[in-house]
This record gives sequence, C-alpha cells and structure tokens, in this order.
Amino acid sequence: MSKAIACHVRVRPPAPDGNDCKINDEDIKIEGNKISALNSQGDKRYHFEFEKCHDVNSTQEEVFDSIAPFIEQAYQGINCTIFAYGVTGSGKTHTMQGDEEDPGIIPRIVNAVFQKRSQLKKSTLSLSFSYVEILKDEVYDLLGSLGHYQPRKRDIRTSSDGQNIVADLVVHPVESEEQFTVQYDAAAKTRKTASTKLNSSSSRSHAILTLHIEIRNNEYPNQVRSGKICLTDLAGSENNNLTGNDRERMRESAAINTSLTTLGKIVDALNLKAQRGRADSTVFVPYRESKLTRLLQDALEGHSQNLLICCLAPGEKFARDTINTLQFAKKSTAVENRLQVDGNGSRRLSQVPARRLSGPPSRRPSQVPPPHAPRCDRLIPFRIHTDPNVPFMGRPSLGRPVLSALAPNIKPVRTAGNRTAGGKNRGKADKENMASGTSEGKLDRRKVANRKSATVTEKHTQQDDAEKAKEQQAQSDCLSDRLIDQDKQHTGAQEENEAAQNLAQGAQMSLPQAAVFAPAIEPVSGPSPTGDDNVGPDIASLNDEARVNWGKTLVSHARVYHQAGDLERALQLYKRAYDYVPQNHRLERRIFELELSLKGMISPPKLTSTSIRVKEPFKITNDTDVGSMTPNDLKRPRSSSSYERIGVKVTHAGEDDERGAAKRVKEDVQCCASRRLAIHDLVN
Ligand SMILES: Nc1ncnc2c1ncn2[C@@H]1O[C@H](COP(=O)(O)OP(=O)(O)OP(=O)(O)O)[C@@H](O)[C@H]1O
Repeated sequence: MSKAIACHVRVRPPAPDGNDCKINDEDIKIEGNKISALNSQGDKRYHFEFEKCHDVNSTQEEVFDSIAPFIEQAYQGINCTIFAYGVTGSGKTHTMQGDEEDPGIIPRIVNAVFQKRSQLKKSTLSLSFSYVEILKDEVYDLLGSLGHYQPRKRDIRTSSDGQNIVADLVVHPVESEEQFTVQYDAAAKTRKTASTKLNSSSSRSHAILTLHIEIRNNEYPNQVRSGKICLTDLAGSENNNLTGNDRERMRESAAINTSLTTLGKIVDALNLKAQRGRADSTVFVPYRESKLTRLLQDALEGHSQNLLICCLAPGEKFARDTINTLQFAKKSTAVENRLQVDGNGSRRLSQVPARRLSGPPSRRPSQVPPPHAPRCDRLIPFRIHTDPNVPFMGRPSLGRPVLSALAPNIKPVRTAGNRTAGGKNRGKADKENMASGTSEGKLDRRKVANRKSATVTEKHTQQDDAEKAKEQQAQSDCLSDRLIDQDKQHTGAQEENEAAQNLAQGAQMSLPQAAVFAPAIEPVSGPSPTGDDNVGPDIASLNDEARVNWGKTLVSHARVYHQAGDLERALQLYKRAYDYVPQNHRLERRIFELELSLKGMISPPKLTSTSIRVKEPFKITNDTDVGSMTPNDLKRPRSSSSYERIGVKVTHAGEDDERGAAKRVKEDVQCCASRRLAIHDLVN
C-alpha cells in the first residue's frame, strides 16, 4: 500500500522588517531531503525526512518543478490535491498564489495546462475552475458572483453516493491564461484577509481552488479523460499570544484552529484505522466535525494523489510551531493510499465503498460500444467514455456551469431505464426482502403495485414528451413568426418597432414586454463589440434600465434559438445581449459554454426550465410580469373577453373571430412567459 499524502517542506526567508525576532541558522537545518529543527529551549533537535525540502533560498520555479509530476497525473484522469499547511505568516499564500512578479503554484499550473493544450494534436483539452473559501466554518463561492465580487454562501450536501459536494457551486470554463488570471484575481481579492501582528495580510479563511481538466479525443469525441487538481491554501494555525488578535480576529482564529485540529484528528484516526485494519469499524473518523474536512474527505480517504506542502517560518518565536507542523506532516504521510495500479497499468480504487460503484445503468443491446473503442472499466477513478449512446458517467461535463466542484468522478445517472420500478435491481430487491422476512404474498402485492406505478410513470413520461414536443413546435412557430430577421430592411424594422409600440399601448404592457411579442429592430450604429448581430438600439443612447431590458429581451430570443438547437444564432444573440449587460456573469458563462460547445469541446449546454412558484392565484394585471406565471397557469384556456377582464386588451387585428384572437394572445403570452422565465434564469 502506498502513501496517500506526499510531503514537501519549504522554509521562507526571514522577514525584511525583522518581525521574526531572533533567527539562528541552526534553528532549522536542511540537508537533502532531511530536515531538523531545534525546540524553543534549544536543547533538543527533531529530525524528519520528506520527499522534498526547500530551504530559504528556494525559488517559486523550483517549488513548482517539484510538484509538476502531480499535474501529469491529472492529465491521466487522476485527481490530485495539493495542500499548503503551516503557521500564520509562514508563506502558504506566497507559495500557492505568489504575486505578479513572482507567481506561485496556481498560476504556474494554469500556464502549464495551457502549454499542454497547445501541444495536443489528437485531442482537445478544456479547463474550468471553481473557487471556494471556508470562513468561520461556512462555505462561500468566490466565483458565485463575478461581476459583483461578493462571495456567495453555499451549503454542503451529501450526494446519493455518499460524496460531500458544494451545492450550486459555479464552475467557470476558461479559454486562455489571461482569462483565468483576470477571473481568479478578481475572485481572490474577495477572499477574507486581515492584518495581524504576524502577517499584514493574513488569510482568515481556507481557500480551495479546483481546476477541472478534460481531455477529449478528437477522433472519438466520446472518449474523455477528466481529472481535477484541487489547490488548497489552508489558513494558518494561530498562536493568539503572538497574533495580538482582537475579538473578531479571535473568532476567526478559533474557527481556523478548530478545523485544523479536526484535520489532525482525522489523520490520527486514519492511521489508527490502518493499523487495526480497514475493516475495523470501531475507529470513528470525524469528517463531519468541520466543513473543511467534509470537503476534503475524498482526498483524505486516499481517493486522490495528495501533496502536503508544509510552510515553515524561521525564528525562535516559531520554533514550537515548526516542530508541530513537521510532526503533523510526518503523521499525514503515514496515511495509506487507496489508489492501485492494476496489471493493465490503469489505476483503480482498491477498496471502493459499495455506494461508489453505482455505475451506469445496464446497457441495452443497441448501446454496446463499437468494437474500435476501448472498453469502459467501471472501477477506474477516471472515465474513458466510449459509447455515444450512454450518457457520460464521469464528472458532470463542463457544459453544466453550476455543479459541485468537489464531486466524485463517478456519479449515478437517472435514466428512463432506472427511473421506473423494476429492471435489473428488482431481483436483488426481492432477495433482500426475502432475507428481511417479507412474506411472498406481500411481495407479490408489492410487485403488482410496482408494475402499476411503472406503467403510470411511463404513461406520464410519454404524455410529458408529447406535451414538450407540442410546446417546442408552438415555440418554433412563434419563432419563425416573430424572431428577429437580420436581413430585414430598415423600413420593415421601423414598422415592427411601431407595431411593438402599438401593442404595448394596446395590451397595456411595458415596451420590453411588447418587444418580445413583436421585436423592434434597429440597426446599431457602429460595430457590435462582442456580437456581430446588429440588433437592438445604440447602447450609448440608453439609460441603465433600458439597457437591462434590452439585454433581457435579446437573451429571451437567444434562448428560443438555443432551445431549437440553432446554437450559432443563439450565441450571436447572447453576445449581443451581453453588450447591453456586460456585468452579467451568468450570461458571460453561457457565451463561453456555447463557444466551447460549438468547437466540440463540451456537449451543448442545456437550458434549465425554471418554474417559478406563485403564491397568489394566477391573474394578469397591467403590471403583471408574465415571467412570474407557471407554465400550468398558461395552459388554462381563455377567451379574449376573459383576457380583457383581467386587464389585457385583445385586438382582433384582422383575426377572423374572437376565439382565434384569444388563441393568438394565449400563444403570445405562453411564448413570452417561456422567454421571461428564461430571463429570470439568466439575467436575475
Ligand atoms: N519564500 C518566500 N520568499 C519571499 N517572501 C516570502 C516567502 N514566503 C513568504 N513570504 C512573505 O512572507 C509574508 C507572509 O506570507 P504569506 O502571506 O504567504 O503567509 P501565509 O502563511 O499565507 O499567512 P496566513 O496564514 O496568515 O495567511 C508575505 O509578505 C510574503 O510575501
């Protein structure tokens, strides 16, 4: 059994301001990979040996070179976690992040990933990242609010296969190093720091940056290797006699020290477990005692390659902390790995808990992988997906922007096959029932009930599908009638504009709402900065509110194209909308996703249909935002007079009869509502 955690040590140089007090060259001595440290009384020396020891003269480049093999593992689809651990002010953030002149591990890894990407010929590499901080035992998504730069609080949930994941975590696709730098720097600035006596810019939180790397075979696009590198900058353990913390800092310090103590307890428990044998259930591993350890559970359990970088500060006043840090590192390196290399050279988990094995549903005969494709092994921690008909079972594709960055590679997928009762599992369930003493009669009754519910579910699914198809047809009809036609002449556009205004007056709606019914087209003066779709008025001439309204309107159109599968046109319109709402982070992300998907790097992002619940019964008034209606509200048949009763004026406008007009209005409202829901989804 190999080690789960490798350890490197780095000693930072003395602070130029002399803040480290007395420094004796003999305090910390490094010889090769051996390090020894004197205790604070100076009467005892402690000796340790690790994989790599960097002395005070080490450069950021040398530190990066020593960790480079870990990145190679991620390309192979193996998850890696790198922790920076040490007392406050010992150089963890410097090592991980560095600064502009002297970049640390994070920017260097991203640089290496993009270099790798440019070297690949037969496959395409895509990178995305998520970034969270744990402050006072709460998880905040540092990317959750790009554009507003306000970290968003997130919950940790346990998935059905027992993995702890951050709910609604934003994962940002990145196309270039520059783009990463801009976004990462902006997010890093929102991380909580404060001045203490030991560090003028002390991190008050643990930060976990996760880089998701996906390598897709160009020839067989369903062959994907995905790995992640989790870069964890732990907050420094603090001796409050030295930090001179005030009350608030003390609270933060207590949370930091508690989570680090839990980390220590977990390492102890894992070592004890290893000594007694893994089967011994008497050893309790307290992962749930802190959010930090919950999130790092997968890594600590040994399901990824881990590297601990212990940062040490020179100086007599840190002597005790230095020995504590080195002792922690030593006991961490005793934790065993659960990754094994099998005979074929592929890696797999040695002791995978049963729940982690919940693999793909059994294949139907039509889904047998083609003979030229490599076999898909369920046990390997990374997935080479081979079958175009089976959904990818690895980590969620980059196409899904919001997902749990710390989710495992293997996830159960709900399909029509396993949604209904029965299937392969039924026989197993029967056996279990028999074992638990359920009578045969009961079992038969239950089987009949299951079969009935399966039939009902299938019927509902079929009905749903038929309804969806109808809705889509209605939408595409609406689309062809009303969507922006780029080739329209200016005169035609003006007419449409007038029509929108008339409709707004007639139906007593706001102009943007009416614009959805009859979109106004005005050629833009000057080229569009991002999109090449010259629709919408000149941005400079609009006030803030009008800009946002136009952004929403264009997004709604884009979504209709998106839903209809015309991704190129959708992308143009999203880009155009982005010109109006350049702060909109979700829209920016949607554009990246579409660009990636048009390049074939990720599967096309799916539109989420948000149904917004209304407490009040459905009613349209002059100010009603149809976006707040549920699709069910809109399904109710209405006559034109009933629309009039509730405040929407129905103009017959050449319609043959009142029913026909009412039907049209209903379609309009439905169409509008579906778009408005989309706007809620993207813009709000
Ligand atoms: N190897 C190094 N070379 C030069 N300067 C360093 C080095 N390591 C750390 N420093 C400097 O020491 C100071 C403290 O470092 P840093 O903020 O990285 O500590 P930290 O361990 O992250 O502290 P905290 O846990 O309080 O956030 C910074 O000014 C940093 O620039």
